[in-house]
Amino acid sequence: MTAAADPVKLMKQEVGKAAAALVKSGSIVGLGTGSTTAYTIQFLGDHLKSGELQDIIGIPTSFQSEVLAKQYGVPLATLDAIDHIDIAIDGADEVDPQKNLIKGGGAAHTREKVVDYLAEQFIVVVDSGKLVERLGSTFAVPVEVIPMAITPVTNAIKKLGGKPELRMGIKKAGPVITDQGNFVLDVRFDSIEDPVSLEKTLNNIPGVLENGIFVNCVDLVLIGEVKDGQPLVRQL
Ligand SMILES: O=C(CO)[C@H](O)[C@H](O)COP(=O)(O)O
Repeated sequence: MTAAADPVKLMKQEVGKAAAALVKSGSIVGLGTGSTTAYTIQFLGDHLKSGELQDIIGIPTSFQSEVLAKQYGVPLATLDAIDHIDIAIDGADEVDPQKNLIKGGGAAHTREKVVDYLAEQFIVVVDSGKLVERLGSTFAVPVEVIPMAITPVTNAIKKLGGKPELRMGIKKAGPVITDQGNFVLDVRFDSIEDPVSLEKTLNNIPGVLENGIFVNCVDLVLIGEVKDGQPLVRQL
């Protein structure tokens, strides 16, 4: 595989590779969503082809990871067919010093939360630009909402002090539709002081399926950096 051109791609490729190297033969692996885990899936496929890795089963967290796994030859199963997940590898949009996350930039946070929380080991792969002192500093909290409830949920979130915005498609007219057929509200908060309680509060609004705050679930964060043009991986 040739090196990625720009520094962010280089960091993503390097952490994607480092995470793939942690997967052992015979493992059931949660396959995250996004441009960083796309590299992990690609490297897993390469390792299977070269024979350095054998008998892994991937559990996709989105249509994106399912398509990539098929493309790179990573065998797949659904949650009905397995009784545990050994390791999940997923990206994030923000990571705080306590390893809490905001996820859902790819609107996949609901399936990601199911798979990542089930895993015995949950590894997050990010470039260094994703590190923040406090969640919500750079990224809105994605909230998946069933379409018929979009107005009452929007109003309830405003009452909590959030500024919700319906996520719109880029190459699609109208709102983004998730893999479950729902809408996404991107909610800005002035300051998220207690992510544990905000995660629960948002999920308690009727009509909310899941939000993108992930707390107390991450075992290891692999952070990609570039120093003097060279990619490095450090751990949190
Ligand atoms: O949560 C996610 C998708 O719902 C992604 O993991 C997150 O958006 C990070 O993506 P990328 O690796 O492309 O920066």
